[in-house]
Amino acid sequence: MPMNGTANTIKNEADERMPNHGQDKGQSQSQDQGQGKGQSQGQSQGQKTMKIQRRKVASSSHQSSSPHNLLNQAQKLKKTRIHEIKKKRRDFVRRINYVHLLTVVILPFLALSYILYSGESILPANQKTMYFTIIYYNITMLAFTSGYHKYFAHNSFKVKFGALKYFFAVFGSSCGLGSIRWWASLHRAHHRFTEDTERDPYLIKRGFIFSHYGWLLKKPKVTTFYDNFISQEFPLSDQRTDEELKHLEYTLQNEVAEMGNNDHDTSDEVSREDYDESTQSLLAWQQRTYPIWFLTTTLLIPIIITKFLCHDSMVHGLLYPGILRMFLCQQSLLSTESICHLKRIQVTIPTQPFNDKNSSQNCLNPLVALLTYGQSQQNFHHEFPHDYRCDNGFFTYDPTKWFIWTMEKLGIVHELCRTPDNLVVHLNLQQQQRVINRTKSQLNWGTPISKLPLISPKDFKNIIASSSNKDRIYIVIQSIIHDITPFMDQHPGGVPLLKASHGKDATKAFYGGVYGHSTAAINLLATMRIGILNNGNDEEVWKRVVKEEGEVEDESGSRTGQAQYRTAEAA
Ligand code: HEM
Repeated sequence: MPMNGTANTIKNEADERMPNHGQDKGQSQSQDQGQGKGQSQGQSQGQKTMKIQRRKVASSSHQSSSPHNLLNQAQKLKKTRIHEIKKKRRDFVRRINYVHLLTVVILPFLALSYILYSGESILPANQKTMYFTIIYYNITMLAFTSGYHKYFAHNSFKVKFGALKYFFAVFGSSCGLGSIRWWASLHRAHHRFTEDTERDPYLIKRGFIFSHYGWLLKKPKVTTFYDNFISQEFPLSDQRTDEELKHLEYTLQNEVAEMGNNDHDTSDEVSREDYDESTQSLLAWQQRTYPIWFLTTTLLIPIIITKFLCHDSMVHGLLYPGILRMFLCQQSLLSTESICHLKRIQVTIPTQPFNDKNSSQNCLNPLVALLTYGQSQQNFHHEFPHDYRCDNGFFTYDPTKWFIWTMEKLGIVHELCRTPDNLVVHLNLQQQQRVINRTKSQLNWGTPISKLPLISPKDFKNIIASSSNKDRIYIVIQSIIHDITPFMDQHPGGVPLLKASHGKDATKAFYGGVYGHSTAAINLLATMRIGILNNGNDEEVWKRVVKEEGEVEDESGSRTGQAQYRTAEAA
């Protein structure tokens, strides 16, 4: 008995695993009758196969039901599970970026723990150390935002004096966010593949924590893609032959194509005109020596200056202008990719004045502007990444643009990339139009004229004469027949005036002959359309079609909404 029970269970399971079984059987029977022998043979073969499969399942259940086999199976399952867990753990450990774990998590954690433990204040008690920390924060932030970000990642301006590039490279390292080559390539990938799973390194869809911290701490799964991307964006050596470069580009494009369709252009987002030999060797040098510069600018310089210029302790130098300043820089820089990509979070007051097709937001909250060092206008930045500004207004809080502008005035940099205001207004208007069209397309504007049936004057007369329509009121306005019965009793001008126009052309009366109706009344009228009176007035009707459809199209080009007052009979 128990054996039969198990066999039945397995049989049922097999039935469940083959959900079409019952249907197939039925189908085969009915098709036998309706569609001839050929198909019925095919069907019955299918049935045979299923029977064999069922027998197999039943026999395997028979074997597995012995306690010894069951034990074996359970052990195997356990082993596989343990193996999977170990593999996951190994993968997790392998994908941790230990350098960033140290710079972004461990060092700030140790510094904060020390402050809590020793009872030190979170801000330096020594005034000079305080001023130095503020100044050093600004210097290092500017090196990063104008160097790493605007110059190396986006080519927003050109540098006249090579020393400035070295300033960017050395002091930018003090933010602890990796080498220029690594960071700028990933940042370009973020701009090129914003919102695109796997390829956007800071993908906000993976959650706030991931786009803020996770991407730094966990190496991406598709490492070949990023490795190739980095090599393509910033090739390291001139020895690379043309063929090698072509192959690299080909591999990258293939990988992009394999990862799914992509609206973005795969051509270089940023022109690499400026990527000359000296920049190339600078980037290679900075990548090689990054740990030295990180230690020098994050630990050595702050300690020495705090000790000898601020006359404060070395520990305070390490703590305030050193690690805590670095922590603040990191939070400022990382917030632009997390907070400023969060949709509908009230605290940031986000807006998308230029494009709402990706997650980038212009965060209007002054606190977010302060936190992100003026880089909070991400919607602008994503539309005009080459622009050295994060907003086209000069007075919007953005220390980076003021710094670059000042350097231009001093003749240190030139050819600043500025988006013409005209283009900014274009995009802003286009976005407004997009929003208007979207809202419009969600409203009921009545049946579009082009979709109304043509009704001949004779048929119209028959409709009016029909006894089933004796309580209805049909009015023709501008050759469109309207069934205004549902609205009749609400008409502010009263029922008699409407009844007087029943079955007639009331265009003149409606447009001022008796009363000049408001636009609201005209819109309401449109919801009551039932057909076009085929009275030879085609040109006028089609002019209206063209005008209306241009006005009420959504992004997909379709016009939605059904006439609210449209009656069953009319339909
Ligand atoms: C057939 C000929 C029509 C005549 C002679 C007519 C006449 C009038 C008059 C005299 C008023 C003013 C009432 C007052 O302020 O005391 C009025 C108001 C109004 N009528 Fe008509 N009406 C006609 C058809 C329609 C139709 C077909 C609709 C809508 C489907 C409509 C909708 C309105 C609305 C909404 C108002 C309020 C004022 C406004 O929004 O313009 N009428 N009408």
